[in-house]
Amino acid sequence: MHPEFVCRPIAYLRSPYAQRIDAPHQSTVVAGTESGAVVEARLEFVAELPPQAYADLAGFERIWLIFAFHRSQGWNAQVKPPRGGPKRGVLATRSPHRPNPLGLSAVELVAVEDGALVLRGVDLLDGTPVLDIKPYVPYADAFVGARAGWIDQIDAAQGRHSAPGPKRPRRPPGQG
Ligand SMILES: C[S@@+](CC[C@H](N)C(=O)[O-])C[C@H]1O[C@@H](n2cnc3c(N)ncnc32)[C@H](O)[C@@H]1O
Repeated sequence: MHPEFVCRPIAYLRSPYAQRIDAPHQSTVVAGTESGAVVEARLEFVAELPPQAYADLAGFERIWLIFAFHRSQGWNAQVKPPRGGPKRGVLATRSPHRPNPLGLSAVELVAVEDGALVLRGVDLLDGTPVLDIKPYVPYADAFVGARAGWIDQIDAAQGRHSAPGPKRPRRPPGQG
């Protein structure tokens, strides 16, 4: 028997996305509203969490949210990605239907308030339970130009880049 790990939410997200169809596919590809307004969300900490726990987050441009896909039920070993192509192993996708329903999003931190964070660039449904937060630290977390397996292959076939922002050219072999 494998051990179970119990996680309790430290915060709940209040986002404008009520239904799965409303939410963006990734936090980095969030469009504005039809009126051009920027979409903001509020992450409200549970009352039991001491404010000292989220002190010092101000100044970080982005944070990682580790959360539960609380509206997902069940999972399959292979899933059909929304970008097309054949089914892929679930662990090689960002599908919300996973063996453990855990999600990971790097979102923009707009403000730290008493009991809450104001965020932009969320791809999470309203009411999503957040299990942990970590600061996004570019030197540790960013690997611009890293290979992206089957996603690179589809991008090459369709002549597009999934990754937002400028793609840095890969260093030639032997240059670090
Ligand atoms: C493709 S997943 C990516 C989420 C995260 N960035 C990741 O990689 O783990 C994003 C989609 O998950 C769905 N979703 C978001 N929050 C959810 C929740 N709490 N429960 C179930 N599905 C959710 C929405 O349909 C959204 O478009």
